[in-house]
Amino acid sequence: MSMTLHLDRVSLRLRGKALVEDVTCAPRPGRVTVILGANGAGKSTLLRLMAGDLAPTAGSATFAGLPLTAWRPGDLARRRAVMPQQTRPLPLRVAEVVALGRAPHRRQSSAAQDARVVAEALEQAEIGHLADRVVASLSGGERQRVSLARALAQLPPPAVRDEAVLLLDEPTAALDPAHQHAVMAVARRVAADGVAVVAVLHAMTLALRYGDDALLLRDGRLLAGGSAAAVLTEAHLSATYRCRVRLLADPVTGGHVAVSEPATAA
Ligand SMILES: Nc1ncnc2c1ncn2[C@@H]1O[C@H](COP(=O)(O)OP(=O)(O)OP(=O)(O)O)[C@@H](O)[C@H]1O
Repeated sequence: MSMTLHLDRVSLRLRGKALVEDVTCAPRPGRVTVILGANGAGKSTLLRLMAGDLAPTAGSATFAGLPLTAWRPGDLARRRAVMPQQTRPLPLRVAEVVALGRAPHRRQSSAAQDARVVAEALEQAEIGHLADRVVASLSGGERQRVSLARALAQLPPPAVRDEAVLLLDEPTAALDPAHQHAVMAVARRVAADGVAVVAVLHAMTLALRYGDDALLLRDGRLLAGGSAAAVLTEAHLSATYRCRVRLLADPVTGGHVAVSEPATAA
């Protein structure tokens, strides 16, 4: 059986309020799936349902055919890594935090292997120079890259990457332009290894440039889902954000940049 994540008509209702309603999707291995939506649209909730951190109140969320809630936590942690939106800084050094990503692999992996994976994750997240710093002393963007490196360190070895899922909640939110591209390039490389990568993004232009597939959420519902080219249109994006979005051809990349207009008074 292929190791894919599958959400089938998933809803999450809390005290009568639907945070996510009737969403069906299956992020594909080897691709970057971007999730876009306005504040409060349910993006983080959907990501947590994909992670198995939340159980749906209706529908089913399965990984490799088994409900996420039925997975043994350790088995799941070796196959799906999550970079949360914000984390409280632990009283640890950067390299120690990244090494926490190795915890689920401890029995299968040697200390030397762990050290190699941690070093590589530090390098990918461009935080090698911060390895000995205490996390609480870092800037917001630096901390965000530590969180990315920890999730990267948690991924399984390359030979079985096509059985893995990487879930990123606004991985570029606190980053400068160069680091936004660097992080999305990491997402692409990880996907090229066969991982199903899912990223919640607010930056439409990054989604257009780096997304293979896209999910648009509005009021907890899927407004559109499928290939990024088909989903990330002016009409869909304008409806998603309830403001006018225009896509401008970028002669340099051959792609598009997104521009939004302020809502005008009626
Ligand atoms: N525990 C909770 N109880 C009640 N409402 C909640 C709870 N958690 C989230 N919500 C609400 O559910 C909605 C969806 O939240 P979610 O964090 O998924 O949105 P989001 O799309 O990620 O937003 P943002 O872009 O602001 O990060 C919001 O209106 C939020 O206030």
